[in-house]
Amino acid sequence: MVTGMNGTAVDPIGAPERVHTMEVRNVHKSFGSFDVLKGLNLEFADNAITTILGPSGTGKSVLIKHLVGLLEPDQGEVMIFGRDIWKIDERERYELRKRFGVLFQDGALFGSMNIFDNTAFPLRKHTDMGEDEIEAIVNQRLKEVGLERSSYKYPNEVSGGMRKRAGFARALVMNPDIVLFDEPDSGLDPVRTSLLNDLILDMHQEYRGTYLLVTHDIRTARKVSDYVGVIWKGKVVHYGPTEEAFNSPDPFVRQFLSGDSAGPLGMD
Ligand SMILES: Nc1ncnc2c1ncn2[C@@H]1O[C@H](COP(=O)(O)OP(=O)(O)OP(=O)(O)O)[C@@H](O)[C@H]1O
Repeated sequence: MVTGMNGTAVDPIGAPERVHTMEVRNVHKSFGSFDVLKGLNLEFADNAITTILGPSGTGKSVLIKHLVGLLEPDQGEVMIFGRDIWKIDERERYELRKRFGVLFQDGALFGSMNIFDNTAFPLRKHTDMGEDEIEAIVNQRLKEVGLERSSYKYPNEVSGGMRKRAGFARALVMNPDIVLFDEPDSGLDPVRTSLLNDLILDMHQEYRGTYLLVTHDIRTARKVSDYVGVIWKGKVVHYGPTEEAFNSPDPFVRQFLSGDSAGPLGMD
């Protein structure tokens, strides 16, 4: 496959081929003798919210790290906007990373900066915007996540839910095309989880983009996702529209999405 001038893939006879925003092809990854990803394939739906579910230790966070270019696959391809991120040079990879917003589990805020400066950080680092422009954007984002009156506070002075919202504001501040969430609901009570889910839906509605959430919360998956992927033993065992996933006849998918103890998944 070759890439046309506008980045659209073109097949050898000239017909444009569909390029996904984000795709992984036959990705393998081992740590020592431990095989984590064993030929993972996923074409993420563009401009949609996909949730990835799967048992603990099955490689969901490892997948996120591959997508954002923090881990290199042993084999296979990570395609972002139709380009294999390990076949481009470091400078291009760096440019591609700017099109991502990532919300890590604990918000990954800098403890030495207040919420305003944490949110402003990507703009100050990656753009040549003046402080007035930065202030306007950051204030807008903090308002959207309900933190406009806490912008002067430091991460250790606010609740876990507020840290997540601040992390979300920071993830969105560069208008990313892709937003990755690694367990956004971890450590939140059910009401805060539900409010955060509403916020994710509202922000996606407003700004669009290809969103990927990794979660253990089945209710979150049902509420926010357009598509659900289920990973087990390093492979995708199901990927499709949310309702289809929840009606899957596959015994593992059924067990996992219903949280049932009976089924192929045990404690091992
Ligand atoms: N850098 C690393 N070095 C060695 N092993 C690693 C590394 N990163 C991840 N692993 C291992 O890979 C496996 C998958 O880890 P990962 O964090 O992706 O799981 P997960 O599906 O996100 O789990 P959870 O749902 O519990 O967060 C785990 O057994 C983990 O210990």
